[in-house]
Amino acid sequence: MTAALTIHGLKLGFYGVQVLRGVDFAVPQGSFTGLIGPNGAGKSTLFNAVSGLYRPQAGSVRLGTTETAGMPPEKLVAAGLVRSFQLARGFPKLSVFQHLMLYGADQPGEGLLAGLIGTGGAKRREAELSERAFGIARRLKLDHVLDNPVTALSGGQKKLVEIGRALMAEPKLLLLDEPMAGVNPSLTEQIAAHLVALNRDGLTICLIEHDMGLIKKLCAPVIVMAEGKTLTQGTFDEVAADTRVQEAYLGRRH
Ligand SMILES: Nc1ncnc2c1ncn2[C@@H]1O[C@H](COP(=O)(O)OP(=O)(O)OP(=O)(O)O)[C@@H](O)[C@H]1O
Repeated sequence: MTAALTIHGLKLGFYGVQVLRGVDFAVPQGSFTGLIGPNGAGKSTLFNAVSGLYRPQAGSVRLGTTETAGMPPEKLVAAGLVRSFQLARGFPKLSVFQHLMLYGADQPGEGLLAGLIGTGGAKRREAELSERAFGIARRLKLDHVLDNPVTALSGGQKKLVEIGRALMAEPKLLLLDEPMAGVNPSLTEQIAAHLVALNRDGLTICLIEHDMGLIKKLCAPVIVMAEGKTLTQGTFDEVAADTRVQEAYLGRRH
């Protein structure tokens, strides 16, 4: 199967402490891949390195067949790799619609000057973005709260806006870091259903999640990281049965 993302020998450290010590795995095209591992295994750091926030110190990251290690985030977004961020990093006073528009407009090729001058091209682009924002809002059932400030949303709706914001960039590969964390079980089900539908429509997803029930239900393959390395991978049942995985979660040395 072709890989949407291939990571090989990826290394990254901070202040002399090695956090990623040679990560190797692939995210198959069209898959809903799960990335699990005990606290501090390096999962979020890996996402940061893959999405261009941190520059890897060694190793290779390929998006399809293109080498992208060290590429800046905006180039990666243009190439189709998008990771979601918590709304706290954004602008809490903006409405849901403004949020979606802002992150769509963030895409490369969208010159600030053109936006300010209001050229015909910029207006057309804005109309396209607004159409896309409405479509995404409808899809995620956020259309009735489009004018609300994001601060007035429920926890689950905020999570959906985070996903919607990422979708504005029209990703091919979406990296999600615990998108259901802190959300009640019924909203978790709803978010999961949206993600499954997006995946069915062709979006490749790589999900970091601590809830093993969700990983089992949603993800194949499941990649396990421990201590900055890939420990193993397979179906959920395969990795769950692996004594090395059980030991890593229990905090034993292997
Ligand atoms: N910017 C940074 N500076 C220094 N250390 C960092 C930085 N970012 C991450 N680390 C360290 O890297 C290690 C791995 O953290 P990371 O958040 O990637 O783990 P994780 O597997 O996502 O854990 P969790 O499941 O608990 O979120 C931790 O020890 C963390 O303190």
